[in-house]
Amino acid sequence: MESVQGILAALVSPLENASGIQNATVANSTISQAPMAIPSDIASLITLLFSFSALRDWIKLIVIGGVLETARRSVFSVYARLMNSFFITATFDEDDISFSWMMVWLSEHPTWKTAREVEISTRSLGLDSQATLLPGEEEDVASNSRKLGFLPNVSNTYTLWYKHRWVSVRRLRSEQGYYGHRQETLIISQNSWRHVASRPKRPLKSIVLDPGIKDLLVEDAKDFLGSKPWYHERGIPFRRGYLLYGAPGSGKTSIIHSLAGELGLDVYIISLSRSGLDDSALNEIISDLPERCIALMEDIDAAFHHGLNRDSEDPAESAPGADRNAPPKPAQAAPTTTSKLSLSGLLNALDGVGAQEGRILFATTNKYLALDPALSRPGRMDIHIEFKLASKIQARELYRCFYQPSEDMESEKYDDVPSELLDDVDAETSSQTSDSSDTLVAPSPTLPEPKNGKALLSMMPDHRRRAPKLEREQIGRLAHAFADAVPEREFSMASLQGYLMVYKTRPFDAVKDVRAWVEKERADAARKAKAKAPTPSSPTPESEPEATPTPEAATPTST
Ligand SMILES: Nc1ncnc2c1ncn2[C@@H]1O[C@H](COP(=O)(O)OP(=O)(O)OP(=O)(O)O)[C@@H](O)[C@H]1O
Repeated sequence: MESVQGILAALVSPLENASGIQNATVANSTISQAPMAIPSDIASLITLLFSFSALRDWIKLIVIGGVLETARRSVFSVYARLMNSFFITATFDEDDISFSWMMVWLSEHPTWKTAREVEISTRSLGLDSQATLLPGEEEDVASNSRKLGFLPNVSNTYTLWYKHRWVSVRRLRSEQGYYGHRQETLIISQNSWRHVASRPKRPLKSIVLDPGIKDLLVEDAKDFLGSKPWYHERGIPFRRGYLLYGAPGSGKTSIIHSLAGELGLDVYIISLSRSGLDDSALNEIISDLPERCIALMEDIDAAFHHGLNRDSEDPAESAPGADRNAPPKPAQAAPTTTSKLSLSGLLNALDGVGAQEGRILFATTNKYLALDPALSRPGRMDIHIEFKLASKIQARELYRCFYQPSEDMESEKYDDVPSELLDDVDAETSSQTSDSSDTLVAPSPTLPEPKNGKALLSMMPDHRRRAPKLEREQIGRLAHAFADAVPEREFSMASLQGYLMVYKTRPFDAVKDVRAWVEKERADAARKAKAKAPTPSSPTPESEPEATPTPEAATPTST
């Protein structure tokens, strides 16, 4: 009872202290007539409250407001229904590639040139967009230094006239979290897939591998994609894994992208060394993979061996004959990893229910022996293929690829063929001698030490010049001469490609200078090795036998 009195006192006292009008009202109310009469039940309390004239006004206001709000909502809902019956609405999520397509399309629409509020963007949107150019920007196109595009501003609604129809465009960016992070940022951090780039299909023939490797990969992948019923009938998970290992710059990544183009599949790159990637996040992104795709895990060892850099690898590790059961070397025994990803997390992600049916997994590594056998076992990595340093055959075919005139490419006829060079090449190929001291082409040091800017410039390929047009037989002879000067399994294809790039339009010089280049590369490698060699005082790790380069072609190992 005392508490009811307290409540009433609290209700009454502000009214008593209010304006004069209120005071007058209160003075005429039942309370003022009987200030000491305390109601004893709820009914009398409600009667008491309704006796305030101000309360009656509030209630009127609430009712009127409610009616108005209901009317407003009804009008909007009718309007929305009406609009929906005339308009078709499509929503594009930023984490879907169609979002990028739409943005490229919008950036090219003329509406933005006259719009009063636009977003200026230099984003390529991962596609080859011809973004709208600003006045004066045309002159900049040759250098391709900058492309500005107009895009619809966030939160504004625009109306475009497109193919005899009005199109309404609205970009929304929601803010999330305490610090108002934009949604895009948040989605990326939630490990959803993001379209990074579209690249033109690389022809398979531009990748030069040892005989049999390309055919094996293409045939096996095609056969896999066409055998879904076979897998289902036998209860085998419909997945295929390929492990490509070996020397850096030998074409592992290139063949995967090219194969994807050949099979018409998208490549989903999973970066295991990304900071913050943990078991559950990996599981999530793997379950988000579409049904038919290529998932690519590059440097699969990196997630567990951050402490090792590539240079620290002993080449013996990648050698096919190396002992996989040998005890790990000190650097491997104590990996200084900061990854939150565990091996069991990775294995679960690869095998789990989320691991999509029909997906092809490619993993690459330069440290084959550092991989846990559980990771590379059949069922996870069904086919293991070693990529070695360039063979003479590869060097020859790479040269041929470089200077082979493409059918539709306009090339200048090279009239000024140094005949003595071709004579030498002829002599060499006909004599079939392997004696490299018999200098087929005099090594001339045309690759100067880059002492100054001019020297460096002279080493750069001139992309504006055209390569001379050579006959196929000419190219064949030059390619033989080039390959003869390149030692077997000593240089990567990437470094040979780098060398030929310097001679992009000078096929004769490329042959003439290659021996000098080989000597220079060897000298550089020896200098680096000497610099890295442990001093006599420091403890010498137990020496590993040198990996013997095997003469045969890279061996695809089906497991
Ligand atoms: N076998 C090859 N045929 C043609 N080009 C090659 C070959 N190998 C490498 N290249 C060229 O060298 C570059 C690097 O190749 P790629 O990235 O495929 O090598 P990788 O083996 O994946 O190297 P890493 O192990 O360092 O990732 C590419 O530009 C590619 O064109």
